[in-house]
Amino acid sequence: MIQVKNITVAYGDLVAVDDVSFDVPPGFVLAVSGPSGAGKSSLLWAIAGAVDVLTGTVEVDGLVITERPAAAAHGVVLIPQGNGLARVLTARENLTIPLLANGNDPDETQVVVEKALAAVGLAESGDHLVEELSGGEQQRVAVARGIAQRGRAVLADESTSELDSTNRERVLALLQTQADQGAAVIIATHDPTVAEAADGHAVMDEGRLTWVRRL
Ligand SMILES: Nc1ncnc2c1ncn2[C@@H]1O[C@H](COP(=O)(O)OP(=O)(O)OP(=O)(O)O)[C@@H](O)[C@H]1O
Repeated sequence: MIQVKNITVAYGDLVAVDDVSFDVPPGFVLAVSGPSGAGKSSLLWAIAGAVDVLTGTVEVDGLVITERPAAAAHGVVLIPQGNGLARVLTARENLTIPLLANGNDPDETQVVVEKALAAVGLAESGDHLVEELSGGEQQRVAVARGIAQRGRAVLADESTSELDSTNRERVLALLQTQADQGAAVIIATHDPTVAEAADGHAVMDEGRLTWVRRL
């Protein structure tokens, strides 16, 4: 369960997230849309512990989120906009390293990594350096890395923006599967079809959140 209570995120005088509250229960997908600069990424970063909240609290399954390492260890997975991959490592290494760093068993990690790469249609591309892959392929590697972590909260920031319709459907199905397996999922998106497919849909504008379709 993601519980966001009255959070505000500011960069100096600029209020990016303005007194936002909502819950996402396990098993549900919330889409957050809104114009560029509306505060969607800042909202996801706050839930991930990657940016401090000025006021309010974020809680995920009993942990009050205050910093990224503890949130990551607790299973709050962020699939960042612009993918956040290490470009000079292979696709496989980008998936493997965070899992090993979190103390997962190496043999089990290998199985999980290959499964995740196959799930995004990149079973044959594990040995490729990220910088050799197309933008859409990199985006799929980032999704694979996110789902391989089997988080209790999955925050996908524009994770379908560079994908063709087949791969968009594939990624949406994978995020839905994360929810079906008990994760609370939030997708920030500009794509109306992604928003329509989600269980709930909220819009951000100048940091304020309003509901199109409540969870
Ligand atoms: N690190 C930062 N320092 C200062 N201002 C920032 C920072 N990150 C974001 N902002 C500003 O905060 C506001 C919200 O940005 P944010 O990236 O959260 O919006 P967004 O809705 O995700 O936009 P987009 O759809 O373009 O990704 C914008 O005005 C942006 O310029």
